[in-house]
Amino acid sequence: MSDWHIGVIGGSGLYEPGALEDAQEIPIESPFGEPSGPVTTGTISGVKFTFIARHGAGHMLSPGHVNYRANIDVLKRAGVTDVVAISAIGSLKEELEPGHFVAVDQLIDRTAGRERSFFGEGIVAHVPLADPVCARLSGLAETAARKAGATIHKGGTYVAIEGPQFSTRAESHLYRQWGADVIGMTAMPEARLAREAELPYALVGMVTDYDCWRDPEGDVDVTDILKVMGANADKARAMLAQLAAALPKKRKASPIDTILDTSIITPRDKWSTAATLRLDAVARRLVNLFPDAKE
Ligand SMILES: CSC[C@H]1O[C@H](OP(=O)(O)O)[C@H](O)[C@@H]1O
Ligand SMILES: Nc1ncnc2[nH]cnc12
Repeated sequence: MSDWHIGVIGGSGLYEPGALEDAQEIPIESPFGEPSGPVTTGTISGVKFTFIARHGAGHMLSPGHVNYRANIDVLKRAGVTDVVAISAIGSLKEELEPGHFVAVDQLIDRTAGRERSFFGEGIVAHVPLADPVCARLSGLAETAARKAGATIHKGGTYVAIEGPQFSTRAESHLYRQWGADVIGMTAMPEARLAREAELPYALVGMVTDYDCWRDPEGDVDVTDILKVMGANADKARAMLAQLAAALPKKRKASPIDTILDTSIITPRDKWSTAATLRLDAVARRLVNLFPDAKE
């Protein structure tokens, strides 16, 4: 068995993980509340995968109502080492055509009012986020997507809007002027939280539309998005199979695996018990709940 364990967050149109061997739902509770839905674990080509649908089965949660903290926390509890997020995205560039994939590498956060940190009450941490996506994992996902037959663009800046409404035309033009390549509603705070949980994160976006900057006749709507996603969901699942087959057997450590070592500012002896208990998965490496206990 490989020592990689890939957590997959399925976005709009991807509510099932596809063919996992020995698939089973695992009951996991989180101190951060209810995750979006059942957590399914299984294997592909000897690699462990754990899947959660971001908006829940039946797409019952809008982007502002997803409990991103609970989703990342349960993936961490399941033992995931790395997270591959899959999302429907709007294109802000002519060459990023509906049906294409984008291995997103940068993020602009325009969301508001979402819980964006595991830390802050009793233990304070400031993790670096200059490169919110793990280049190694993103590169592996990109190669896998190509092998699965997708046209995938390497790199792209994703602007995360609060939604749930799509953007105004003025906003869409503004994001293009900022240099953003694609638009969505969910990558933040998901990427922030993955970093805090010491989980390398990659985001594979599937372009579904040209938002509303390009052609007033073709402004984005949900029906079109679902049509494109329907045609692409199988490719996304095939990408996961290719990823499993291509992962090196031994997972080399990533600097993200230990990022909290240099990010927590509150001295250990000041950590509140409540915060320590809540962070028993996210900061598992550092939380010794019973330091005085004898074997
Ligand atoms: C269904 S259209 C808008 C919806 O789709 C994207 O979701 P996800 O990133 O989970 O695939 C977008 O961010 C919006 O939430
Ligand atoms: N145009 C768009 N804006 C925001 N989120 C999206 N998800 C898919 N297309 C989108």
